[in-house]
Amino acid sequence: MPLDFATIAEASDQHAKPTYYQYQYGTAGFRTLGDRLDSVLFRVGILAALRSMKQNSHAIGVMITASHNPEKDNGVKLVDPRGEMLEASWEAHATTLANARSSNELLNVIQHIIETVKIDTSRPALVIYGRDTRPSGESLVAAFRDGLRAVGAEGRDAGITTTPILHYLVRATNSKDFGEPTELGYFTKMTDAFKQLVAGRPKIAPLLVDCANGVGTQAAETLKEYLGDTLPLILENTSTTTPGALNRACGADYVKTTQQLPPSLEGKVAPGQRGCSLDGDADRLMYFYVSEKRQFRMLDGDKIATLVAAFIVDLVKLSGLQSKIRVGIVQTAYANGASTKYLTQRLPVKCVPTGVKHLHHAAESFDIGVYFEANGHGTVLFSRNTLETLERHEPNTPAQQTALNHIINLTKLINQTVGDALSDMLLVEVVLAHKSYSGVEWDSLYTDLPNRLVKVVVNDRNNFVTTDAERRLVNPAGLQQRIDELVLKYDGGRAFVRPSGTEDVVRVYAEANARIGADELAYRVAGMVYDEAGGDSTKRPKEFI
Ligand SMILES: CC(=O)N[C@H]1[C@@H](OP(=O)(O)O)O[C@H](CO)[C@@H](O)[C@@H]1O
Ligand SMILES: [Mg+2]
Repeated sequence: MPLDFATIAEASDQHAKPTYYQYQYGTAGFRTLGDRLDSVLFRVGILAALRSMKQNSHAIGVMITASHNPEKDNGVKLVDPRGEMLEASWEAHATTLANARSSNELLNVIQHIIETVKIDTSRPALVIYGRDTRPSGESLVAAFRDGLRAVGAEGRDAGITTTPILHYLVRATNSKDFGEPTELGYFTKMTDAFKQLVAGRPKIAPLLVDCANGVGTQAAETLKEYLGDTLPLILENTSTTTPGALNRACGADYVKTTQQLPPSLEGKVAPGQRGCSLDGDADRLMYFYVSEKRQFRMLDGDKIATLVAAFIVDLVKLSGLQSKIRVGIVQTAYANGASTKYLTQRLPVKCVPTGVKHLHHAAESFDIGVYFEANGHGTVLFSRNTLETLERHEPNTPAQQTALNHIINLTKLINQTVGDALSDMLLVEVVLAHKSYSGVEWDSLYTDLPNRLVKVVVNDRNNFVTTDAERRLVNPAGLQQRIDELVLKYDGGRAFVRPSGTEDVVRVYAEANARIGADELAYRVAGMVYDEAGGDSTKRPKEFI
């Protein structure tokens, strides 16, 4: 049935766009204060339906979350039929749709999208949606459902769930051989593979999991039941109903940005014990341990990528497939220089702009592509060819057969649709179990260069334009040259400046061989950026040099 524009207009009047806000579909979808998003959610309902019609009525996903942001924020992002992020060309449609000022303008935008993209609106549409634990989620879901209803699309409610589970459900609904399209299917696929991968290994010591007081709590509780004794989990920060607790002084983003143990875990991690933190929608993962000297040691996305890639390379060799399968790594400029150096000596490494969609895309060019952002968001992709190679391979020895079985189980353990904290956590545990590593041995693969990330508030971050995978500035003119000159003064120094895609700030990253150098370099560059952008000298942050 073609769209009924009168019905859409009537429903849209119930979800009017506030006059003053401009929305943008960016790296993390739409994200802002939860109480500004009603009209956006209504319209995303319409957009997701159009996307499904365009994609031959395959299921599209919609996840309502603001991930690691404070609890009062919320957001929404679309998931494409193969469980991947929304195709880039549709991000502009999403933005235009969200900013239509009136119901009338909205109808025009919808009409325009239908014509330019050539959508057959008589096709049925199917949308699978879920949300995290944020209090604003419930009313946003209601607005979203109104959008679906206005265009006659079918909605399937995945309830309160994690981002990676939603991605899994979308993919499994569309590709029948991927797995059962239910939460049960997700947990069974992952834990069956895990159990096979650790069978016969010594008992694994309990792992502490910081659930960020978010939606990862319930997923981790279910996982804990499925795993039983194979991997005992100790769940912490599980207060999903305490107002304001979500992501507050806990979770993966807190650990990465402060480089500290969440205060709530103080005294709970014994020396030598390992733990990990999820973020607010359970797609990021940070590991850590406390050393014998009671020092907190962080094992971030770069350390995870290194550990996992080395393991996979070994298995590929052991299975006799090294001439057929090429393993590569994808990082961003935020990867610690020590990790890049370590990895480039062993594997092909690519550097791409920030944002998982860039990493995911680049990883697809390898037979097995390992990608992680330093902040712990990442996964491993096995190309279609690789999957066929694995299936066809006839091992010559029992050792080759075992290695092959391990790789095949890894393809099931790893959530290849998107970074998944729980799947990544099991992956890390498999490698540690196989290598008999504790956090200490893992950590010693290379030593992180001290680094500092600083935010600079500027009038217009769009004045900062980058090139070379965001490692160099082309605008403001002359600034990059001054940064280059400064960097030379620091032993092992590296620094870069880029506008954030998710916050109204410019980010400065610096690293150097010495802690004091990394900090000084970061604050000097931050000062340069602030002054260059014409920042008010009376409000200049005092740490900027
Ligand atoms: C330095 C940093 O961690 N940046 C994050 C952050 O992007 P920005 O564009 O830097 O705001 O949010 C993105 C979405 O979650 C994530 O992909 C990225 O890694
Ligand atoms: Mg997240």
